[in-house]
Amino acid sequence: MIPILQLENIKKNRRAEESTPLFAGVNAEVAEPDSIALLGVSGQGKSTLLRIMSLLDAPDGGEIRLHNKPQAEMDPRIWRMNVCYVAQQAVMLPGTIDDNIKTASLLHGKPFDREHAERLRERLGLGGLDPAKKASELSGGEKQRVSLLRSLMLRPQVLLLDEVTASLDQASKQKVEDVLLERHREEGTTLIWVTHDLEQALQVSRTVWFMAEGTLLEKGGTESFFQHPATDAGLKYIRASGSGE
Ligand SMILES: Nc1ncnc2c1ncn2[C@@H]1O[C@H](COP(=O)(O)OP(=O)(O)OP(=O)(O)O)[C@@H](O)[C@H]1O
Repeated sequence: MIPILQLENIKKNRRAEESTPLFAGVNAEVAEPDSIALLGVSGQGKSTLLRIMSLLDAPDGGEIRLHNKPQAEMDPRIWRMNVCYVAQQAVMLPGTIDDNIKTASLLHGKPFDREHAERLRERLGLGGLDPAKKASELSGGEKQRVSLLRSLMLRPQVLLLDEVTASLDQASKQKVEDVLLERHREEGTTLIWVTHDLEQALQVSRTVWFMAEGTLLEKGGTESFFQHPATDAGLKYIRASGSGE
């Protein structure tokens, strides 16, 4: 079977002239639809890796492939429609909530499916908001869900989720997790979650990618990572968060 996504020997240098790269030798493969928690202490480059996967940043070495096709050989617009990045700090397009939802679809050449948008608005707890409200006036948590909704409208194969529930209350967080996991189950969307919430990682992911020591140090089943991490760095990380058994 052709893998969905492959990362081959990805390297990213630091901005400053320092000898060690931010990360190097990052190898990973998504062989079938998966829900992956990308974990690691602050500053390892988790967001940077997501941004590289979504072409918002360029690697300094290595290759990413989607269905075995190297990124360099693909139209970036097609790539971004299939591999969507949902940022931690949601950026709103000018105009209303409705404009935001429609524009993103139209920009990507997808017809606007109002019924789909309405369903998602309800499911994400945005049903009570007037769609004609200015997006710039929304709260941080509302913006985050509108931004997620925009991405979900594109029905991407891979969703890169950069701490997407960080500014949400418990009820909204649950809604977002439910919608995303349903997408994963029903449409085979691969989810890659960057999160510092290890309870969340345990609940939503089947696989863990653990970044430490300037690389993707561990890859494996979520339970196995939390119960028997393969490296000292993994053990230390779990102990520090108090999530181990
Ligand atoms: N494009 C870039 N090129 C080089 N270095 C970068 C780039 N973007 C971010 N950095 C630096 O790399 C480091 C890691 O940033 P990044 O946000 O990717 O880490 P992270 O693991 O997601 O951290 P956190 O968990 O705190 O969000 C930071 O010191 C940041 O300043």
